Amino acid sequence: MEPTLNELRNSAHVLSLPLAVKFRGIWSREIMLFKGPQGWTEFSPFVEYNDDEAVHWLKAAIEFGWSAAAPLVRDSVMVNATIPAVDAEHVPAVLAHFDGCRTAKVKVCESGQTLAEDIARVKAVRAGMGPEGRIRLDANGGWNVDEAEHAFHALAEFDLEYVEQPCSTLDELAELRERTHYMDIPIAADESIRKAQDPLAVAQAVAADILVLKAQPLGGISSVLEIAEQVSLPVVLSSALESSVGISMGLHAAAALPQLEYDCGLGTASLLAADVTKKPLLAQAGSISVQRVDVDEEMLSSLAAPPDTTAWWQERLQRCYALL
Ligand SMILES: O=C(O)CCC(=O)c1ccccc1C(=O)O
Ligand SMILES: [Mg+2]
Repeated sequence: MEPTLNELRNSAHVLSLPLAVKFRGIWSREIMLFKGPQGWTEFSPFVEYNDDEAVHWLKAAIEFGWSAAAPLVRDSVMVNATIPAVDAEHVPAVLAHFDGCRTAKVKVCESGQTLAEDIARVKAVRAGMGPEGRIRLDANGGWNVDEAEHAFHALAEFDLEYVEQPCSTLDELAELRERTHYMDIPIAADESIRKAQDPLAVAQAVAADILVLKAQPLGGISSVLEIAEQVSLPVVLSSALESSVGISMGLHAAAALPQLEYDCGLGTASLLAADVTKKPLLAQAGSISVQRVDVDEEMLSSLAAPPDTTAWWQERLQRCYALL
């Protein structure tokens, strides 16, 4: 049975989690948690997202808290280190947060930064990972086709596993893919799927080689599984910078996927300076075991958001619930 709005409102906790490293320009992550019959679940669309987008995240939160889990085909998931757009000199300290990860995803093309800074950061990650490490990049759609092509040439020497969302539109991705085909650097789509009306359009446009799927933005584990089933491309399950509760949802999605050949972007609890549980879901020897999260009552109160923030989230919840 799905929860009523009142049930959600009454079990909701709004928290502000400090980050250990600046990510997407923010130093703290606002989230809402609920406790459902299946356990704790998370609703955490970024604050700038509108209700039409946020409603998918609410659908996902309700499914994970109130519906039985999909059958799992693995009990642990290999994860990548996530390196925000930090200065190259800080790379070793960030890498040290991720125990035993053989793969690192490096953010590039951050606004206000230069390609030279990206090159220095990726070089530092290659130095830290050694020749056998797998390095993927994420440009969050920031390059135009010429800039992306130029960046591919400048960064290819670091041996890239793939580049996530180098440009923003499907047409741009398809053109870049054609231009750089000879370089053998696969292109992954993230925002093109997460923000699309029709996630399957990406595969139809032949715009990407790999799909990045995120449980909350795509409306939950069952929609992730449906999309993965309908496309013939490999998928990577990734987080949306969530608390360990949201990571747990992502782990359950990843563990239910029949095929999983790439390491998943679910190691991001390591980027938080405070989490909601005494047993945070952090990479150990490069992987995380699939589990639900027990939220710590004391942490709920010590991380509670200020009253005006809480009121804003309660109103957001009410508006999104009306859109379900
Ligand atoms: O994929 C990862 O390594 C971590 C997740 C991540 O990068 C992310 C987290 C929050 C919002 C956007 C993104 C992104 O992939 O662009
Ligand atoms: Mg991405």
